[in-house]
Amino acid sequence: MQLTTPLKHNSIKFLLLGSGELGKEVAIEAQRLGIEVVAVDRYANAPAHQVAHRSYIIDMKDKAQVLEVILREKPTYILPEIEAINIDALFEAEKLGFRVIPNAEAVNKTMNRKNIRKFAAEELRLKTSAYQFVKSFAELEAAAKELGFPCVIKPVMSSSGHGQSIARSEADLAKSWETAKEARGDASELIVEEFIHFDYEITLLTARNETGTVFCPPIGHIQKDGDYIFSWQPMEMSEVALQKAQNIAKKITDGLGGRGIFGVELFIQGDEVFFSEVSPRPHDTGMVTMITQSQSEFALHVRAVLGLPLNFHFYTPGASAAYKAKNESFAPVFEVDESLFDEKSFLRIFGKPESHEGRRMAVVLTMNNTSNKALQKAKELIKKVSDA
Ligand SMILES: Nc1ncnc2c1ncn2[C@@H]1O[C@H](COP(=O)(O)OP(=O)(O)OP(=O)(O)O)[C@@H](O)[C@H]1O
Ligand SMILES: NCC(=O)N[C@@H]1O[C@H](COP(=O)([O-])[O-])[C@@H](O)[C@H]1O
Ligand SMILES: [Mg+2]
Repeated sequence: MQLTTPLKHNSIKFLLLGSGELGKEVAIEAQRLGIEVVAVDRYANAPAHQVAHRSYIIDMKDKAQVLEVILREKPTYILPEIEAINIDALFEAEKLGFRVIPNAEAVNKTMNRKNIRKFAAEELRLKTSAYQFVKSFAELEAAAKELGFPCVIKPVMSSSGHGQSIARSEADLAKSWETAKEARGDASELIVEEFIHFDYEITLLTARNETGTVFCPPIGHIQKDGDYIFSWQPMEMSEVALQKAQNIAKKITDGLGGRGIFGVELFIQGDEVFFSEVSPRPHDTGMVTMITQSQSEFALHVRAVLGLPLNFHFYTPGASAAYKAKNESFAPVFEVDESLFDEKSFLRIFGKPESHEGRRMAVVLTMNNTSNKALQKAKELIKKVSDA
């Protein structure tokens, strides 16, 4: 296919491994530059499938299936969009000369909490919560006693809070052990973390390529059951804490290397900054940049992947509120109050073909002259959405 783009990217092809709400925005930004987009996910009609040139439905944990699509499509860049991807397929693709974003080893390290925690705390010497890895209930009991209560228990492979719990006393451990089994990824090993009584937590979006590294203004967020519900930008923080946060983000992203945007998750307590984890791709809390920045995290990701300059303008403080389905439904229908369509807000419905209770289906974005006002508005507006 010959594309009629004025840019030089008409022979560039992106293969998205994962096609949710974040991939959908990456696909749109890539297509705006005339790039061909192929979107892959585990189910039909995923959000990015709906805006891609072509789509595939495969088991992304199956090495042969992932490699088959790569060899058939021969993409210029492979962009992992979720954590649960067969890592051997990515290593193999790299060996064959394909470019994985940011690189297969970075994906390998970040998809597993054990790898990234050891890399950050033990190799890079970044400050983190105290932690232990356990494989049996007896080990969990011993680790929790040593780290103290409350402690946070997570499968080494999981995301969006799946399988995660907080044990407040020894009596909670049996339930935490059961909860961990719900993980989407690998629940055979768990991380037990000291609970950090942070003042607030942020995502520091950090984009890097050969042209340099840029940080987006810090994004504050609120999580419920390990999954984000509200985010706002900028999060007001002390100069000292911001400097420490940027230093940590620079170290971890340089350590992982490659091109792309990273969501560096940090806990802040006074002027102390703890590294928590990092996504080597756009971050859910960063959806707020669709309203606050001239180049959203998705546009920056695309620019980073292409080796383009990473400049952007911060337009305005803003906030986002995630809409989670209340019902299980095929082709869900949303009831929306008209007051949501004011001049300073947007509703983005992802287009997931099915809903189930708690599944993130849409996001409300608002702008205002302070983050706090934008957040209050987002909290108000999200109540005006419901699903049938
Ligand atoms: N050690 C800790 N102390 C205090 N709170 C924690 C700790 N670990 C995690 N949390 C809370 O739980 C949230 C989710 O944890 P984490 O980011 O590790 O999991 P996740 O499932 O990968 O989430 P996501 O994929 O959505 O980023 C954090 O953002 C934080 O609010
Ligand atoms: N915290 C990671 C995250 O937000 N990932 C986003 O959620 C999608 C999965 O949604 P689903 O579980 O509803 O299919 C992923 O594809 C990605 O866009
Ligand atoms: Mg997280």
